Amino acid sequence: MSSLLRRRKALLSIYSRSNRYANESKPRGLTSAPPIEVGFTESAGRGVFATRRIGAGELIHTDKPIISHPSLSSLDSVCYFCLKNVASNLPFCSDECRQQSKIFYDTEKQADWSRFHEYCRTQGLKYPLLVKRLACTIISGAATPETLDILQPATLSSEMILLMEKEYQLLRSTFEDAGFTDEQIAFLSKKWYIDVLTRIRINSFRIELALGSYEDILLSAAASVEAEAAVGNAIYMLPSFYNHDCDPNAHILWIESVNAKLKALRDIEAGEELRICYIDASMDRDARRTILSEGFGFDCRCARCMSND
Ligand SMILES: C[S@@+](CC[C@H](N)C(=O)[O-])C[C@H]1O[C@@H](n2cnc3c(N)ncnc32)[C@H](O)[C@@H]1O
Repeated sequence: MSSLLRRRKALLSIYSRSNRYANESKPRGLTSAPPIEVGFTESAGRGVFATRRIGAGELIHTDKPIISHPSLSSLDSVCYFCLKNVASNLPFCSDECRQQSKIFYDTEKQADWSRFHEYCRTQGLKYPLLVKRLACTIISGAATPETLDILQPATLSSEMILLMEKEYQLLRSTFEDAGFTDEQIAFLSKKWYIDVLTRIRINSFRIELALGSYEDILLSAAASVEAEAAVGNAIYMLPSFYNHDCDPNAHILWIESVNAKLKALRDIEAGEELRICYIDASMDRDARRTILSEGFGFDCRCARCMSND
């Protein structure tokens, strides 16, 4: 098999894996496989391409997260599994969420997370919470330590890696203090922790729920820019392959829960790459490029930046 065919096959298998999650939450009206495939771009690594013409406003696909976690300030107000707003102090919004959370919650509740949470709260850290949840899911046997390996890693400076030492030690000692055996947490090395965090850093989404239950795309886009508090963070498989554009043709949004919806912002032709905007596109060119470079680690090569807009 030629290397090109092998690469193509590997990319298609990424798509099918993600599609499995997408199909579980297939909305009414979306009856066939999503009209997209993962392939290689000329200058931004892998990307997502349309396999047929997609109309403006069309729901391209939905996706459930691989891992999600509420922000610490939302712990009492959102479901610990799906991040839906909850009126009471109960951790879950429904029996279904309680059942689905068993893959991490039964492990998590065996330990005392107060010191770990307090450290994340005082340092303003959100990504270690996702690593905590992934670690619990691995210990319960519902995920493997390699779960995120397929995602692109960020390049971290040695200073950033040094700063991770304390959070890593706290995570490990929380499991040790709760009596988890060396065998159960054998995967939890410092190298694993850093490898996972470099991927979470570049691929995680800040979840801002659009207000109201209707799905007007422009209102949802505005709500997502204006919303003050993120209810949590999440990592998805297929949405991680969408590249950034300062003039995007697609949009990711969340209505009521962490389950993501990818929608077309305008008509997209078959073969065209689908791109979302990682930041606030209304900023000027210098501000956008600084955030993308410092926060995401890349120099944006989208058409808008290249034309100095
Ligand atoms: C979330 S990933 C997107 C998928 C990624 N291309 C891959 O192969 O897995 C983000 C990374 O894609 C690349 N990227 C995304 N948008 C880009 C853009 N507009 N210009 C240059 N590189 C981009 C950068 O390397 C960035 O760190």
